[in-house]
Amino acid sequence: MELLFSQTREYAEERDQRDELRSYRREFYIPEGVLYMDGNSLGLLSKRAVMHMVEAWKQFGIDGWTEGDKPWFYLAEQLGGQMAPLVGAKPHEVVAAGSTTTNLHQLLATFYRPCGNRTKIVANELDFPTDIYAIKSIIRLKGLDPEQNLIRIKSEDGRYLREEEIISAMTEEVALVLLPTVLYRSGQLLNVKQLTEAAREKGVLIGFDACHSIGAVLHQFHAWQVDFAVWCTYKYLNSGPGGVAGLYVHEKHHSHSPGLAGWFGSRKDRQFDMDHTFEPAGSAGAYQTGTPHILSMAPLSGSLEMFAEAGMERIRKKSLVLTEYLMQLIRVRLDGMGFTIGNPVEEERRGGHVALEHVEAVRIAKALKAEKVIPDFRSPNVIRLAPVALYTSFADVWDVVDRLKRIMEERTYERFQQERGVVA
Ligand SMILES: Cc1ncc(COP(=O)(O)O)c(C=O)c1O
Ligand SMILES: Nc1c(O)cccc1C(=O)C[C@H](N)C(=O)O
Repeated sequence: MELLFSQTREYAEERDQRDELRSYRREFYIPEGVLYMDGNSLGLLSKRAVMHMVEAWKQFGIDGWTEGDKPWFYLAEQLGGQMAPLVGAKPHEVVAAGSTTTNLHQLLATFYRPCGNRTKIVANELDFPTDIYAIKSIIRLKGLDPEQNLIRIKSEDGRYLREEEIISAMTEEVALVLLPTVLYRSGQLLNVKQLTEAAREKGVLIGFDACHSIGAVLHQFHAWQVDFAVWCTYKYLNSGPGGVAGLYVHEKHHSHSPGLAGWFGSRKDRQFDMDHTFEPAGSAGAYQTGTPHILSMAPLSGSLEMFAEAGMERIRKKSLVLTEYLMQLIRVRLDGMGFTIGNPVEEERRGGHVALEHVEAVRIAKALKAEKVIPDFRSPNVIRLAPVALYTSFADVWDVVDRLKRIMEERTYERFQQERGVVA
């Protein structure tokens, strides 16, 4: 095995000294003594701008909609513009709105237009459940049967999907393809460009759930002509639990009326005309529905400033180095302890987290928590570990593997019950 990194803790500390993003760690509230490796589920709170919207509410009351340095009336579009570089979109193609699930419903209602023989939606059997629930609902709402019209691409090994297989499912019966950019369990990064090109050639619309790539992997949605995408912002973008989500719609579709119309999707200058004829905004803003969740946008606003400063290229580069380092330490220091790396190892197929498989995963995850390491567990056998570019250090990664080694050597995981928690 070729070793890219030295094995000592001193080496980790030295890498931290050389890390050009190291100053951002101080910008986050990291619980004392904790090794937080769950930024792929819930990112940490950042210190910037957290109280901003509350202050504006205190100071301006209703006038906060138009006063202050971040008037609420334009905030969803402003945050959209700040998220656009993270997915390679134009500013007016992105807006902060709703939740991933409500945005999925919105964009499925907009883009799923079964016609003649083209009635099917392609998804996959490894999908996050909410995506499948949303797809089945829209198929039913169109008066069709999900059993007949939802194609779930199979995975040979329960970890990964093959792009060729997805592409060959894009037949003339398919109206729409909805895929994750990065699979939530194995962390496989799909080839978004290749899939989008294939969909375009075959006359099929394609959308992505980018929950597990936003803020960790840079995309080029506009240039690749991805039709639409959704994502949450509480993972790598640190917006907090239930923080407002994001959506992207390619500008070529901006003339489509939203499937679910609401007054905040109106042209801004006409919204307060209060007319009963809806005039959608000529931007991704049209796919908003009701009043934006202003207070839950405050942490996002602060966090996105850091993304702009640090830049997605540097963030992705550091994330790849950290996951590579973590995988190497696992291979070398946990050798013979029953672990399998269940994520793709190639950089172009790897997302932001490492999926560590073990038959005792559920108990090991609990033992890690008792040792102040925060991973998460995904049934049946995966421990997900996400070293996050903005706040995880090389020393953290070293310490995580060190604690894991001790847990295995001392078999402390045997003290825990073999069942997952209610929120795993
Ligand atoms: C791929 C994916 N889609 C959707 C969601 C959740 O959607 P929502 O934020 O609407 O709960 C998650 C995580 O919870 C996810 O991992
Ligand atoms: N959205 C979550 C929640 O409301 C509670 C606990 C965890 C989550 C998550 O984000 C889970 C996550 N999307 C996953 O990949 O499993």
